[in-house]
Amino acid sequence: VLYTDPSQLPASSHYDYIIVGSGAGGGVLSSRLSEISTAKVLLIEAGLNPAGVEATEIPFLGPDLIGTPFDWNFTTTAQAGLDGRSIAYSRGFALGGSTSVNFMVYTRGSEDDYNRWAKVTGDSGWSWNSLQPYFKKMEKLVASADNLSQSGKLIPSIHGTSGPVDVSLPGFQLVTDNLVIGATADFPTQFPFNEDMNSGNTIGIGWVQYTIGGGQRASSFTSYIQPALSRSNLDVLINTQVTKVMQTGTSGGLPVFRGVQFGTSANGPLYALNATHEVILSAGAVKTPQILLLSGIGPSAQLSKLGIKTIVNNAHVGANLQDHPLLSSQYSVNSTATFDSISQNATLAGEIQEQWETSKTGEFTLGPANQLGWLRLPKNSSIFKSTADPSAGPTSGHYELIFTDGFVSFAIPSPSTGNYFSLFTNVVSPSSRGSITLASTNPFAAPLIDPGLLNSPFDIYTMVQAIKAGKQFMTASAFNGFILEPYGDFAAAVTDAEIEAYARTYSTTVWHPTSSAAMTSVNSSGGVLNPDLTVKSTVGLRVVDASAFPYVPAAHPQTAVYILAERAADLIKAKYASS
Ligand SMILES: Cc1cc2nc3c(=O)[nH]c(=O)nc-3n(C[C@H](O)[C@H](O)[C@H](O)COP(=O)(O)OP(=O)(O)OC[C@H]3O[C@@H](n4cnc5c(N)ncnc54)[C@H](O)[C@@H]3O)c2cc1C
Repeated sequence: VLYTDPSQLPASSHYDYIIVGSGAGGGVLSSRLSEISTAKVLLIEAGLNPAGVEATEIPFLGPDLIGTPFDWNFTTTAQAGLDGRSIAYSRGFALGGSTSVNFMVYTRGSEDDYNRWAKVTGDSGWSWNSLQPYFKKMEKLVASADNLSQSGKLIPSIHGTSGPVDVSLPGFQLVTDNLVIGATADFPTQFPFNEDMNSGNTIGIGWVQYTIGGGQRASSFTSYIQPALSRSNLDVLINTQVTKVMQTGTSGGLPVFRGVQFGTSANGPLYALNATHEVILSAGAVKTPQILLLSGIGPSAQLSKLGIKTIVNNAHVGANLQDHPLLSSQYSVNSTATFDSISQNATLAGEIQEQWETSKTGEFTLGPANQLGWLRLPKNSSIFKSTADPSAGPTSGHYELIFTDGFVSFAIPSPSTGNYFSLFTNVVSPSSRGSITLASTNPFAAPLIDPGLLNSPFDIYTMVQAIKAGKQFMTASAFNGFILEPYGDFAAAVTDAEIEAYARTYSTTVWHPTSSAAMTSVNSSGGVLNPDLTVKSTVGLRVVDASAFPYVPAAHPQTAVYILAERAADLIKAKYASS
């Protein structure tokens, strides 16, 4: 049953599992746990119902959701690495969480990313090989909207074919497709072609796979929650925020947290419910640590300053936040067929939207880029004299290049005329660490969000090298006659110092916060979670979302959250199998 206000919950409600947040993590859990017909599951989501909202369905319009009511509309603290700028920090405010608003890029990450998780948690279940069944279980590889041949663009045998999440190649061919793929032939060593970056080895440039099927966004809402809504043992409550988890007793000397408190506004009534088995936080890397802190689980010094009684003193709650800094740079191009022609012409955009509405084909089936790549700094790079390599290993990139057939920037407005090509450079194995801390005791107010963007010598070095590498890639003969000249301040950024200043002025984020309640090994005094995602020194409480990652993968992270949650569902099912 879908409830839109806590007052609608039947007075006799009791639940075995209460899940907080319905994004990539919580969406999977609500579906998988309600597969147990005897288990009663409640999913509580702060945000809105996206059903029938075209902007959440049309892939091309995804970026338009930033800054709307489907966005939490957070802002970061002043970022030292960005010349002191605070930037907008988007998170999905809807059933499906950020998967209802994200850019749908489907990347698993590398073999080394997961093997590092296994190593630091001491749990081989998190290794690349052990997780293979879950990669297949979540995915359904489908044809792209234009039935593009998959041959040479991905390796079908490594993909799942019967899971809930549709995955496909881009659904409309662009002039730039052959140019970008052609350019890899000019630089086979530095920028090799990678037939499928989801094979475990991400390195190289290739075709983007998307969580899109039938020309429409596949989110945790459409893939997991919506199909499970008809189950009588699943209740979903939207427009409602969990304000804290509550201690319900002690067991073996540890506090039991099986209670949740929730409401719809700071001044409105608060409600409370207890779960028989577990409360599971899936509120994402920003809100999960905030809820833990508000509940008295965190650094006692921070909590006592705000008058919150510490129940579990853990210095690591909200620490270790990681994110990927993003910069986009543009070139003007000798073409009138880029995305700019759509964004600058409302009549054309209307026609393309109509095509999508009638046949789910055309440019509106596209995500933001048809090609991207993951690349490593040369082994002899000067930075490695002073900094240990923060990447997970040779199959993980240090930086990412993304190629877009039009002007896309999250730092400067798009020009009203002209045609462009955007080159994105992202630092994907950052060494910088940020934090989530409480700004106040008001659960309806945002916490302080410091993603630490470009805040280490390694991260700014890597961003500068990525821009230089991207510029070199754009000199490939394939681009001759297409690329005209660099646009705006990008044109004047030539020396390393100028490129660094340019990067600090214009970089933002790829919205990949993770690791703010990280799992570590059972005996480690660091971290927040055990390898089975239970909160250390508590009973009845787990975290299943991007906060749990020990390290951000060198990838767009939605797939890693889906996988984490698929395994978590099995761990939870196994634990309560006998009860
Ligand atoms: C603009 C944007 C673009 C992105 N593009 C991509 C991409 O192309 N590819 C990719 O792989 N990843 C992308 N990501 C990242 C990806 O979507 C996230 O990493 C992933 O969704 C995280 O899953 P999660 O479950 O940790 O959190 P989320 O998906 O953010 O879900 C958390 C949920 O918890 C809810 N919640 C929070 N607090 C409370 C509370 N107190 N009570 C109740 N509910 C609460 C939120 O409303 C939300 O629904 C993007 C993200 C954004 C914002």
